[in-house]
Amino acid sequence: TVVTVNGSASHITPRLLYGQMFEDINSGDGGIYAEMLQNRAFQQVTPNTTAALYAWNTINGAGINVIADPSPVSSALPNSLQLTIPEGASGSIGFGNEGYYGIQINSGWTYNASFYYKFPVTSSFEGAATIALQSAEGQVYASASVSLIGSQTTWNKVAVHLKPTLSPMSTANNFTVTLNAAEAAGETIDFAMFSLFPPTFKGRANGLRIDIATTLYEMKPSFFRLPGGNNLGGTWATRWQWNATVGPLVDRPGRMGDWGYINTDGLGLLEYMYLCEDMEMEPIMAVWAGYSLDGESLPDDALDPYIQQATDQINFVIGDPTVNEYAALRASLGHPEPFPLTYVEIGNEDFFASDSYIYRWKYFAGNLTAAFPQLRFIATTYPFDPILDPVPLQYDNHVYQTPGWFIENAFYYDSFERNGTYYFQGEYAAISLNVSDVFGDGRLMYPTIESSIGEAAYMTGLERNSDIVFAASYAPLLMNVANYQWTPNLIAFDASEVYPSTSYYVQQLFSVNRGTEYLPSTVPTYNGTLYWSVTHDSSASTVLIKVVNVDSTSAPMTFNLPFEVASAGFATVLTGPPTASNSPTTPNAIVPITSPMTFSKSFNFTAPAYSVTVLTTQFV
Ligand SMILES: [NH3+][C@H]1C[C@H](O)[C@@H](O)[C@@H]1CO
Repeated sequence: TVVTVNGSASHITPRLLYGQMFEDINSGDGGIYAEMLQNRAFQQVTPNTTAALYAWNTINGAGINVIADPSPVSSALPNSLQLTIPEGASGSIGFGNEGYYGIQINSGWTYNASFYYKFPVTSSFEGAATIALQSAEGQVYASASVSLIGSQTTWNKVAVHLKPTLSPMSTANNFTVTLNAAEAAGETIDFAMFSLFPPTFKGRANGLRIDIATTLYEMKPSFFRLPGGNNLGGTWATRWQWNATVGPLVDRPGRMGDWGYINTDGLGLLEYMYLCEDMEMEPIMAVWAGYSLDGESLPDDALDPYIQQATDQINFVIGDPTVNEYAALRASLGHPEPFPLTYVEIGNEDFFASDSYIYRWKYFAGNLTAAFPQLRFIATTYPFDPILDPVPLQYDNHVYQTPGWFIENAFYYDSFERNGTYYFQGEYAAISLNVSDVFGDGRLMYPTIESSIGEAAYMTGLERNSDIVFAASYAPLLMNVANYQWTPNLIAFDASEVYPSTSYYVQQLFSVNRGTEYLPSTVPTYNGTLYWSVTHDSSASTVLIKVVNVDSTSAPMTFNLPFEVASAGFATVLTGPPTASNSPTTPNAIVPITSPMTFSKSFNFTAPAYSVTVLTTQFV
């Protein structure tokens, strides 16, 4: 195969071309959000049930129960953990939390632990509570003590630092609060709003787990789509509401997420903005637009309060604190400057409710465009189906398919009219080998080389068409291997490790080597086995050639470049058996390998079987 590369760029690479789609689907709580205690505030649980105590356990016979507290720590957190120490008890007694399927204990870290307590009835008791990190067998790695005072009948927050003496391999550990049973016999004490934080990414308070955030950051993503996806709002009653996710944690009620578990909303709108700021990304932010996954759409005369809520959400992010109260709220929380924001998505996958989207889009996009003429609004129905007014300038397309579909559709956007409409490939992934039931049996647990190079073939088409494709993100982004609702995902993790997939490396190879402008070249064969994309980074004056070979045999190629090049360049290759995956048992089975390569104005390259390669050298 001979590829001749054109010397003049057809278009610039859009600044947001590669980014990340985020929603709390096996990914936020217990994932990138660094809170280590599961069910830390008994949000959204039914008091006086065993279920309300999930992730908590009793130690040495202590009585523990989640109560509807007559004087709760806040109106947002109506439940408390009530500890009763039985008469005649002896030894160390109390309760523990198992974390999110484990707690990583690292002797290099200082942990911040805190909780609120009160005595429901005043008592003469005054004694020490020991706060500790210990193995499931009871080996104490770190502890600190606080004194609890029986006359404290209003909520009092205590906070300690914990510094483990060693780093056990196992994550089967507990956070514990214990008292001396003899001293505390007969006492009843209420607790609320626990928290245990490790160090966070860039030291941000209430921030992100360092290893997961670093893995995201190393993909050099340019945008972060939030908060969903389905998790934007499954039902009217439990939809994501920005204002319930900002301010002190003790004032956040949490909600039942759309993926079967309670969202603490500790990772809230401001934390999302800080995530974008700390990783140099721009948010693509969704607003709830009146459709619920249970099929209900609000009628057109009931939208105003939700358009107002969306307006307030946008003002919280970009408003002027001197004129808007929600912008002033942002300033009061520590960020007077507006965050960067260009794109706002109206709903999510509204092709499920396109009839009502005709009026929902009309009123949401119409009103929000008037309020924020500088923003660009993304529609989530199929392009031009139905016809919408005002005419959307952006659409968000989603596709989950087989690797073969992605190969066959590497030219998907080539046929799109260039009519001023731009496209966001907001979700895509090769998820199954079962062409007859993509979402059913045959789902991949982890991406494989076969699925990842299928995505790569498709991505060469996204680059060729990035004059109209302005952003693209694989979905879903993260997977807690101990508790997940969807497979495959880009990055898996457990309580102590992160497992970047073969698809993560494809995303990284394309994102890091995106270039600044697209150089047209010989067009690949439709539904063939070889795909490529050539870009130029005008600041580094490098040429970046991505080559995808989906065949089982290597492919000899010749590239004819438009300019002289430095002879010393590099080839970074991701390849392996088609069924190979990175997983907790094979964490680094497949990683990109970079090696020096000699280039010339016309050079040969043999693309390995089942491979994605980035060739790069400098124009001289
Ligand atoms: N069904 C997918 C489409 C929806 O937008 C996401 O929440 C789901 C997982 O990425």
